[in-house]
Amino acid sequence: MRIAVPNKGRLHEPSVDLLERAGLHIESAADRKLYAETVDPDVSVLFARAADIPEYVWDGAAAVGITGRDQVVESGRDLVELVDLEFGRCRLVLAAPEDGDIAEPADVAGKSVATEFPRITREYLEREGIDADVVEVTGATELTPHVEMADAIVDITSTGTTLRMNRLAVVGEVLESSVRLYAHPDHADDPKVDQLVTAFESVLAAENKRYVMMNAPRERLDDVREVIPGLGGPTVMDVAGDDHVAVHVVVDERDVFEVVNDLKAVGASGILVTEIERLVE
Ligand SMILES: Nc1ncnc2c1ncn2[C@@H]1O[C@H](COP(=O)(O)OP(=O)(O)OP(=O)(O)O)[C@@H](O)[C@H]1O
Ligand SMILES: O=P(O)(O)OC[C@H]1O[C@H](OP(=O)(O)OP(=O)(O)O)[C@H](O)[C@@H]1O
Ligand SMILES: [Mg+2]
Repeated sequence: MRIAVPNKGRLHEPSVDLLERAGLHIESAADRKLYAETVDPDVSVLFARAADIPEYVWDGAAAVGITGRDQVVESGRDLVELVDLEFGRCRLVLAAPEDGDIAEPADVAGKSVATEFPRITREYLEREGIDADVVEVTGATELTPHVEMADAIVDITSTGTTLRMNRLAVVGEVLESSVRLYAHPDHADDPKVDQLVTAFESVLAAENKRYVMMNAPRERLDDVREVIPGLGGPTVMDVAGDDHVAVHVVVDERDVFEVVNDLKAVGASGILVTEIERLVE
């Protein structure tokens, strides 16, 4: 199975990092190499531009691909979304000069909109019943309203810094995006693809969890159970020749501070909190 992975840009590193954490270590991937093997002899990696990945998957050059939802929608290819990988989160918005006369989507009627996402923009305008010209650019979209190339833009925003720096204001929401794993419809049910989905899900499931280990007096075990939140009870093990037990439990990261204090209060000791690499439920 071949996985298409962004070769550069902001999505490259987090994608490779996710593969690593999923146990698919990339071997012999020299800089600028377009193709690499992984530790799994059945899985190889093809590096491509984020914008081209939908096409690679659609053509069958790769069975699955990691890229932004914006790129897949823009490609118009009917790929199957398998897992939301939860990075590269951004919005495509309609934006216009702060001090101009465009305050809502309808105000771009009869005007022009510059974008790197012509298909998404045309579909958006159609959906909204707005008749406007779409001007295709390949970058620096935020500049176009200031050089009279366009009246408004449809572009990516996440922190809002770039729009602010260019004195542009959001006047409409077009699309929400994050990086996801996509498959060709013919490969969505392949056993190897299933394994990949499970591996990615296990990494995501582990991300906000911590593994908490402790010793507790046997007679306080019920109190310990009380203060441990959430699903799945703890694993309890006898400590040989002792009136203590060892307790192991998976806890939400945001609960750890409180849980550790509560555990101490009910007599637990030797409390150890560690990160979890993967969690298969
Ligand atoms: N500011 C952002 N915040 C979050 N995600 C973003 C942001 N900008 C882009 N993305 C996501 O990353 C994808 C690729 O953008 P990126 O700029 O990394 O690649 P690129 O434009 O192909 O690379 P380059 O700009 O180096 O040519 C976008 O399609 C989008 O899904
Ligand atoms: O809301 P913000 O956090 O400012 O992010 C938005 C900016 O990020 C992306 O550009 P990128 O940094 O990828 O540069 P590029 O135009 O060279 O692709 C996008 O095209 C916006 O310009
Ligand atoms: Mg970019």
